[in-house]
Amino acid sequence: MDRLRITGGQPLRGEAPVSGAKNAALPILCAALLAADTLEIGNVPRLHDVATTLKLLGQMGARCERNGDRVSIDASPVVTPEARYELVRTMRASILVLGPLLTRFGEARVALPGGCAIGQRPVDQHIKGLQAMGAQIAIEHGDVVARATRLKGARIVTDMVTVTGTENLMMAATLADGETVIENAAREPEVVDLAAALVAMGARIEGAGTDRIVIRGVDRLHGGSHRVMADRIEAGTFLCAAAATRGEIVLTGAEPATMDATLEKLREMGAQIECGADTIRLRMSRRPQAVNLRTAPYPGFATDMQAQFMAVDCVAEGTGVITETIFENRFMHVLELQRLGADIAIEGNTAIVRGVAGLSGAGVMATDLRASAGLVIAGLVAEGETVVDRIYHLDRGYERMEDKLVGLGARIERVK
Ligand SMILES: CC(=O)N[C@H]1[C@@H](OP(=O)(O)OP(=O)(O)OC[C@H]2O[C@@H](n3ccc(=O)[nH]c3=O)[C@H](O)[C@@H]2O)O[C@H](CO)[C@@H](O)[C@@H]1O
Ligand SMILES: C=C(OP(=O)(O)O)C(=O)O
Repeated sequence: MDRLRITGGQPLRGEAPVSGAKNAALPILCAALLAADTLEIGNVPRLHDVATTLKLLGQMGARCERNGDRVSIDASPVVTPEARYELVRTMRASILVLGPLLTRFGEARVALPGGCAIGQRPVDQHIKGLQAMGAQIAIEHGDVVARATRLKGARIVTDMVTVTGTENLMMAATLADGETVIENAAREPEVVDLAAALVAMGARIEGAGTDRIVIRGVDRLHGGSHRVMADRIEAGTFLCAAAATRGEIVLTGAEPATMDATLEKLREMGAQIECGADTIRLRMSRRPQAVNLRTAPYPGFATDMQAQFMAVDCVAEGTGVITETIFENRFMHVLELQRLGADIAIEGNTAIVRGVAGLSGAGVMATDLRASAGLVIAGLVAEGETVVDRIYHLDRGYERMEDKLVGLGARIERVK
């Protein structure tokens, strides 16, 4: 099993490119199932989750080809509207095939993804929304089994803001009979990016980026092309690493307009930040100031940035109070950060982080994707050597993370 060996203490300096967004690429790859035609997708990051999705689509019969950062998917030969547990269990986003398969083929069988390290993550809202559109749904042998001759447009109000739930229902509605309105929709930029890809395929969608999305169903979608947006979470992770190590970096190919909450918190920490249309320069010339934060749906502070900011708070001046409101078990990194000398107390869904003057390197275990990123940041500031184990979590969502960090002057290597 691969590990990352980090020798801390080096301020990050230089320039790094931002990759395409995992959380936009995955639903867009699944959207290819909606047409008996070819979808060309650019800026697709090389991630384990992308490979898993392509494998999943391939198992159904789709022809998937990768050429550099471009992926083309021809879903005309899809014959098996089915996603099996062996792949689904490794990636929760697999549930995103449910809406497209059901609306195009009138049937789908998708394994229930089950719980994961950060929480239970049920998919009841996906199911409830599809039922409102007329689908018959049953759970059989661990699979969601769905049928509908043709889905019908409906008004759907989700109980909470759900990102993949909004995406699944939006995709299902593109081929439904009539108009679907999704109220309490997720406003995440990745939802907007998916909507743009669907519109390029002939879908009629308005309101993506607001909490009310209106989709007018069409008879069929066609092929098209779309470039995946920049990964705001990857970009935020590198900015946190630069802030923690008191460095100066420039990110290229970024979309700062999608990163207000992250950039605001970094400024509050004392970072100087300058944004261009697609660049972000961050300079941190002193010890970061601890910040309080509370995760929330977009445009609030992203739960996917919580662990990384906690790592910075660990070495900041003062005390930061971090409240996680989205997932019930997303503090798995705390015990590992404590192994590096962090001073953190947990009370329910709140972590109280008292900044310490320095961390000291140790062996730590990655438990989920962003927890791993937080541990890498902590390792980059810790004195001595930190070895992060189980980095397969990291490979799910970061493209060449260690190469990019080496390019910024970090002392980090992958150990097989
Ligand atoms: C592939 C992808 O885009 N993943 C992102 C997506 O995950 P994902 O879409 O799975 O997360 P959701 O937005 O759906 O989850 C938000 C909350 O709603 C709950 N919930 C959700 C659906 C449902 O049917 N029932 C239910 O109870 C979840 O357990 C969670 O407590 O949004 C999360 C929240 O920004 C991010 O952390 C993930 O990186
Ligand atoms: C939780 C995440 O991803 P996923 O929803 O794919 O598990 C994440 O990207 O931080």
